[in-house]
Amino acid sequence: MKSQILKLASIANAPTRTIIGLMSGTSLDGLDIALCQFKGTGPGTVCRLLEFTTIPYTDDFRSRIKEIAFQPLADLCKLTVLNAEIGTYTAELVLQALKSWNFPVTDVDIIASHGQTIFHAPKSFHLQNSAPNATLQIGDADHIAVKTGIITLSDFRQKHIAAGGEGAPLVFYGDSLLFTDQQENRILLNIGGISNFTWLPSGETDLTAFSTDVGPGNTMMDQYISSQFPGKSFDQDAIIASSGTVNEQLLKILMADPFFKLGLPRTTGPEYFNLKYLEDALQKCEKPVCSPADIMATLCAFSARVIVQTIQQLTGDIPYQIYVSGGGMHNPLLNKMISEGLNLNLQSTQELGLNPDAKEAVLFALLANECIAAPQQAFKSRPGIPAVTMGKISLPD
Ligand SMILES: Nc1ncnc2c1ncn2[C@@H]1O[C@H](COP(=O)(O)OP(=O)(O)OP(=O)(O)O)[C@@H](O)[C@H]1O
Ligand SMILES: CC(=O)N[C@H]1[C@@H]2OC[C@@H](O2)[C@@H](O)[C@@H]1O[C@H](C)C(=O)O
Repeated sequence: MKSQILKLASIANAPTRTIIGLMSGTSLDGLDIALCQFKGTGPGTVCRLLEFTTIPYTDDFRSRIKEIAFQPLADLCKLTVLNAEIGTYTAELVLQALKSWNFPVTDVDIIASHGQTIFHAPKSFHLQNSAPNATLQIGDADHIAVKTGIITLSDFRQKHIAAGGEGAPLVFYGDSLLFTDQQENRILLNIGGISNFTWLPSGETDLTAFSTDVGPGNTMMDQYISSQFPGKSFDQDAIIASSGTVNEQLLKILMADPFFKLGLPRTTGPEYFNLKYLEDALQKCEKPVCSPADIMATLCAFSARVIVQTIQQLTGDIPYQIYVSGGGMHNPLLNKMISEGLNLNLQSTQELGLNPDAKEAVLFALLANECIAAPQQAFKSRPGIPAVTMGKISLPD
């Protein structure tokens, strides 16, 4: 025990740290594994991505997570088993990745594991005034620490909530430390299952930086495709959506939800944006709509339109550059719709030196770097963005 605490102290005091960031998002496509080297902390952070891979989940594993994730009712035995199983499986995947990179396990200082979000229930979702914002990520990190022998930080979102946030988006902390620019106003847009962005006004302005969820990214398209085309988990290269026509009436109904009137920042998840949301909208349509391809085209336009609308409401006439990351950037139709809507070329975070597929995993590694090594808090507390370190520490023995 004491030796692990002393080890942690020496990692905290070392000039550099090797940290593995792990992210498995709402799309349930697999585990993102980013091997990073950090020098410094706070605004002086220098992060080098040494290796990155996504190890896809097997169909069986994904469907077992889907049985409980984002469901209003779930089997508690399955939840309990998955909590341990995801932890164990995560450790195996980390060891597998390190082996494939020929990188010694003993050279890794810390693992930062996001875990699997099972349910996200901010007050705006659960509507119980006296209860706090709430969120649940599973994949217990004691299993990761014991199986890999590496000190592991996990469960980052609870402290955010305890200190006044909604538990998301956490990308704000890393985005603002790594990507704030003195001259350029920036939007860092991530299109995962849920889309979110960080607004980073340049050092020259007195505008306020923050991150917010926007609404659905890929999640409704993915859910609809899986329901209509067994065996498909997403619409590769938007082939199906591109063969359909956007139904403007359905789109208008999808857009008319009170969620889009909440102030920024706000958070959400597939608990809200799901097939039931689509069915409810279809029922409100006067003429029953449309072919599956038309529905896919409309869902794609829905994701694009809420992104465009939210960014335009925020930026108004202020000039900015947009840097995209997340799986949705590989969807050509979605990108075209966003780019046309904003009348801007979308750049990727690669332009800023970070692999866009690795970004979220890297940013959890950065949260661990701050938690372990920052001599002082790099942020000022603001509503929705508490100034706290995040991550619980699991020791290997
Ligand atoms: N070639 C492609 N064509 C169309 N869509 C794609 C393509 N590649 C990836 N996607 C979409 O990206 C999704 C995966 O995105 P990503 O891994 O960023 O999600 P996530 O990290 O789980 O989400 P979140 O950030 O909400 O937690 C896929 O499920 C799919 O919808
Ligand atoms: C509760 C939860 O897991 N939220 C995720 C999800 O995926 C995207 C969006 O919804 C974002 O709020 C968050 O992840 C990113 C990494 C974040 O916290 O910044």
